[in-house]
Amino acid sequence: MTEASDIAIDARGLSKSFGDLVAVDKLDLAVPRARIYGFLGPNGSGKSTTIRMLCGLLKPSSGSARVLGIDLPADAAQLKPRIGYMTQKFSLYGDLTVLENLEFIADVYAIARNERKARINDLLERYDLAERRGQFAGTMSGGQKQRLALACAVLHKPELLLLDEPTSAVDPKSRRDFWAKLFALADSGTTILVSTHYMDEAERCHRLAILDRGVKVADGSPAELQRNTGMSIVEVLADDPFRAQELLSRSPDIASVTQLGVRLRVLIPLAIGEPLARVTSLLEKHEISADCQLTQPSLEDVFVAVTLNSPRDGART
Ligand SMILES: Nc1ncnc2c1ncn2[C@@H]1O[C@H](COP(=O)(O)OP(=O)(O)OP(=O)(O)O)[C@@H](O)[C@H]1O
Repeated sequence: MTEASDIAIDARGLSKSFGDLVAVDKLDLAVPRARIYGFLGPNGSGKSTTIRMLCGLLKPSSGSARVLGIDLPADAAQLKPRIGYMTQKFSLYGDLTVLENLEFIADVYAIARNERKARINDLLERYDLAERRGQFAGTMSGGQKQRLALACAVLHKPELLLLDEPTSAVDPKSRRDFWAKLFALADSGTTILVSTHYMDEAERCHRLAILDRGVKVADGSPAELQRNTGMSIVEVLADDPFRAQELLSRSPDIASVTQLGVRLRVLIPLAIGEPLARVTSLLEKHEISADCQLTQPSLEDVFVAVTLNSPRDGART
């Protein structure tokens, strides 16, 4: 059982509307300390809006949150010195050098003169920026800007780091390196809330919530979510995947068919017996040659399963 003090973010019924649009809908959230908690969701699912509310930048329409023991929205100003916030836009000053960007942030957080030099040098080394201290931030690559943005976000040693799609502008190697840095931060006690729409990133989180159109549709560790999809998964390698997909999608027993490369992932509710035999016999009956096998749910399958019944376009308000 988790003690309340082990919870960095405790949100209850957090909601935000913009006019008629409900961007975040009665969100309950419990984010444990010193862990990486992911927000997975497609564009427009409410990830940024939630993060901005949890930073105290945006006032909820209803509901409340306790973040690091501070009540939001009432005491948002007290929270600012204790959190770091980084968005996909990186918010760097392109016409300042790497060092000047860090010094500017040190001024903003009033970091004592006698500490700041050592702290900045440590971060320059740790984030592979030492050689670039004199380079203008605007001339750096996406991966280098990301490292500098992270260094700026952690300069004042925040207890909580809120990262809004921090890897969307960088290549896979930079993403991997970035995640290694996040694990190092979590190991040293920092709580991290990170939004993403990449499944591989979601898989690395200790826990995650899946958001769909402003609603939390799943919450748990990646392994828990995978265990509890409520679906059998049949993988189909068919000679004619297009025809196979068309045929299988029409079956009332099949919840979803997704093509991944040359393979199809077929989701069948657990209540429907003999899923493998069902798929195989359907394909055989229509003379579609295929290898079929039962397989374990992936996080992508979880995502498909939990968003199956979500309202489609125009039905959010
Ligand atoms: N200031 C605003 N005014 C009006 N609508 C807004 C505002 N901010 C966000 N929205 C709307 O709220 C919904 C949720 O947006 P949000 O940016 O939180 O989603 P997201 O999951 O972060 O998406 P993305 O991955 O594209 O950043 C969207 O439909 C968006 O258009």
